Amino acid sequence: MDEEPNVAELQAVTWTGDALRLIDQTVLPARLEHLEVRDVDVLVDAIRRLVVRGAPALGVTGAYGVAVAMLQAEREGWDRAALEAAVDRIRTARPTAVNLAGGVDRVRPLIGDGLAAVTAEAGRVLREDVAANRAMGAHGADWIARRVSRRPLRVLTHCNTGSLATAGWGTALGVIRELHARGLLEMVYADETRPLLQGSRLTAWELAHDGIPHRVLADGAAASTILRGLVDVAVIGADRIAANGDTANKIGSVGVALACADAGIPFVVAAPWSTIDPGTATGEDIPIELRDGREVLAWEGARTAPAGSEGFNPAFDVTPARLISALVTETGVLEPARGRVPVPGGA
Ligand SMILES: CSC[C@@H](O)[C@@H](O)C(=O)COP(=O)(O)O
Repeated sequence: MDEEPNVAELQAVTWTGDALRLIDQTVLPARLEHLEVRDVDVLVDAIRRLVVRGAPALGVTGAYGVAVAMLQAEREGWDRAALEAAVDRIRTARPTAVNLAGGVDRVRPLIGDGLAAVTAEAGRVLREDVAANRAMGAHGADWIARRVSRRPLRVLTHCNTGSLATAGWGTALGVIRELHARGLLEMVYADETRPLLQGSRLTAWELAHDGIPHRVLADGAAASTILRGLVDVAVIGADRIAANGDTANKIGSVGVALACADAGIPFVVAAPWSTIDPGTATGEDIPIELRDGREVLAWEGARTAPAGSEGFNPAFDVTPARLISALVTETGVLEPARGRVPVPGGA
């Protein structure tokens, strides 16, 4: 494992010139390892296993994934139809995060212009995401500082939305980093995020490296922690935001939103415009990934549920716009609960 990585500057996804280099998020926090991908089957498998995950990081992966497919096509003599089919497999490897398809679609029209054109555009997807995260951090911290009077702040978050989930810095975790940098933060409550523990494995790892005070709690403890008055604001990310502001994010997010509404504290979503999908009218239209039930029945291969039990493993839920106090984007803050949604006239 690398010595003391600068986690805020970590890049989950990089292009080496002939391969896609991914931080293998399945083995964190025990080990910081990388996977170099030169093969579409390997890439699709890595996306499905969550070697790389988080909506914006998947967007960058999708964009560079086209380059991976082009190089493999050249090596193995594929025709254009085989290349397009391979690109489609990358695009649909996971269904909920709209950024994956968005990243692929952004570079796909450039295939005919050659590899350099594709990787240049993918590089722009990456750099734009870092810039968007920095802007979201500032907008989100401004909004929270205006709306919440208690100092210092206690913030709850769910899943991982940091450098690992993006091209760098983070969406919701970027807002938290900015609050910390401004000296406004007392404590982060990081939901562990069952069943794959992105909160305890990845968010806590990022927070620990940044020296940000945090506590990891079971997902089932979030509502009571909020209702007991231990949290001032919740900030989460998003995988897809419908035109009416309904927001899909990691399973467990809507429970946090309901608890915030009952406690009268703000529930904030931080996401770039690349996560907003005007083609999806409402939350009901967002495809929710149903993962293998074994992920909730076992841990590290050891069965935790009785042999006869069946698993049910939706990876995301949808928080209705009416429960979202603020939607922080790189261009500013919308307030869906007050009817201010991403696309004017959205359903
Ligand atoms: C900035 S990341 C936003 C979301 O993608 C994140 O909160 C999330 O739900 C990730 O889910 P995952 O299944 O780990 O890809």
